Amino acid sequence: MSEDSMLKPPTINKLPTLKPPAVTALAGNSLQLPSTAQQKLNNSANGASTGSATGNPRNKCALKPGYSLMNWIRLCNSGADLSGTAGRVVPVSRSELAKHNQVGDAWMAIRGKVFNVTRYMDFHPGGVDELMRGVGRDATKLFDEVHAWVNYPQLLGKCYVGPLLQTAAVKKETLATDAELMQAPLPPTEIAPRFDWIQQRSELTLCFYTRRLANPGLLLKRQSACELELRVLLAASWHVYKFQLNAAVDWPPKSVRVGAETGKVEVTLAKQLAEPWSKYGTHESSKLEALDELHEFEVLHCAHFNHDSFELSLQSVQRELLLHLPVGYHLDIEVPYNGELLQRSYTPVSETWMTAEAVDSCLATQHFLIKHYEAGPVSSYLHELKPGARLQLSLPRGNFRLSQLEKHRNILLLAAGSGLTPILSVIPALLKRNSNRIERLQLLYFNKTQQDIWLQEKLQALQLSDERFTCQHILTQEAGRISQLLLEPHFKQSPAERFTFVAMCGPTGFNSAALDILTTLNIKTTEVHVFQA
Ligand code: HEM
Repeated sequence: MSEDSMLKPPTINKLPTLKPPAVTALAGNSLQLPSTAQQKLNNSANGASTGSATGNPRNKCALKPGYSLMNWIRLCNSGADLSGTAGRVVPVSRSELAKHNQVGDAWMAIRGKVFNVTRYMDFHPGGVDELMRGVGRDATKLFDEVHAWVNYPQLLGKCYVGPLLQTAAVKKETLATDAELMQAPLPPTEIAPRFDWIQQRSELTLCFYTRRLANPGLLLKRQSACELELRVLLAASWHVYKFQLNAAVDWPPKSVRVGAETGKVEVTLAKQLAEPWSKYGTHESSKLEALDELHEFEVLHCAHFNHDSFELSLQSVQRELLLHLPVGYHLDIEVPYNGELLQRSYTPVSETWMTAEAVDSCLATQHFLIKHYEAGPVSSYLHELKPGARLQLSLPRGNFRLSQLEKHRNILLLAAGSGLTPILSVIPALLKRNSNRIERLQLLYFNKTQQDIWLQEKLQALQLSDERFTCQHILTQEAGRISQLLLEPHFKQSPAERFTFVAMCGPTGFNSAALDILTTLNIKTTEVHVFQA
């Protein structure tokens, strides 16, 4: 599973010396060790309690020696017949499924696919009894209720028995699309995050589980040492949690983790007094749609990085607000102009794309790469800003769905000029993706002249460090505008290598020309995402 983006907290207050909760990504495979099993053990050993939102104890079990995730991976790779079908795919009727409901013979259906979980029983971090609740039946709903983020297709890949046969009416469709089903994107049904908490003597972790590839955003605001507002952004909805904590915690948090792929959000706070809490405190939750709020930021850094473009780092005033944008989302920056207020959308970039070495990187800081248009009032205003100047920023906005790209392994990216910024946020998320690993990610980057190219060296370095990524520069002054001649060869490869998804960002004329060409090349609109520059 991809490493969650580990986001550094601001560095103002003294940083506690304790390590953040460990999430271990195993080298050479994509499975992630449950991040809290060890904590659970530690906590029981300490006499500290953990609990769920409903007050029920968490059900994660200590696994028997020899039944770790690593052991399971070894077993999967050993060639053992875990499905019990000797590698054959066998369609399963519901009545057949119901017969396999014993610990020693356990099948389970999830999203139309039947898995033989008999050998997985002792490896299940939730324990045998919990897993047994789902055997002999379609356990999709139960599975999602408990842990929608768990990457079961990967964990149980070797346990696949076959498709679950539906009733006569839907049978044909199910069978016809079974190959696709294995990779079908998750339905865009909306879900509310599930809240849970865990603790160690000296720290408290607030966890929010959404769903795999949900690509959540996060806003965190400190009201006082015991009061915290936490909002999880899913698509366009904010799920708001107002916490009254049991006792005081330090600010900023020790760590904040947001997994675009796992859909898991974890905020770890240091307790001011290290002692076990009987409960985390209380919280009220609500849901808000389209929020038009603005938040005040101040300029940390503003400097040119090429002949007509500059980088800008903005930090939330007093670092009281931490913000994590979903991949591919943007913010509006508001500036005064002739007695009015103007807003322009910009996609923040991670600090790795910035040239300034002294730039402070934390969730309180947002970094931007901006092209200065002489006649553009917003970029001209921003361009003149000095450290300490204040600005208003909107909340994150966007309509990019990471799950839409789930089944695609060969993806073409088209960027023109400053349209590179949303593409920059997508590249690492895709390269880090572990389920249905990316095979080829190619960027065609259009600029007028050589000197207009942004981040040439950094893009080159990425290309060298990950062979799946390639960047081709196209200078429109020499090669002309985007054309069918340029794009067509990229869709001529063998079916296995052919690009099946295109994400693009550029000026309107560029986007519409590219869309026209893609239509001519028979690329469906569902296989294209256009970021509005
Ligand atoms: C549908 C029946 C199932 C039930 C009722 C169930 C229940 C549970 C429970 C209660 C936990 C502990 C959650 C916690 O408090 O952190 C858990 C963890 C886990 N289960 Fe299941 N489970 C089911 C099916 C599965 C299947 C089929 C898999 C295999 C892919 C699986 C993989 C896991 C993993 C990897 C964890 C650790 C998750 C984490 O730490 O985030 N479970 N399960």
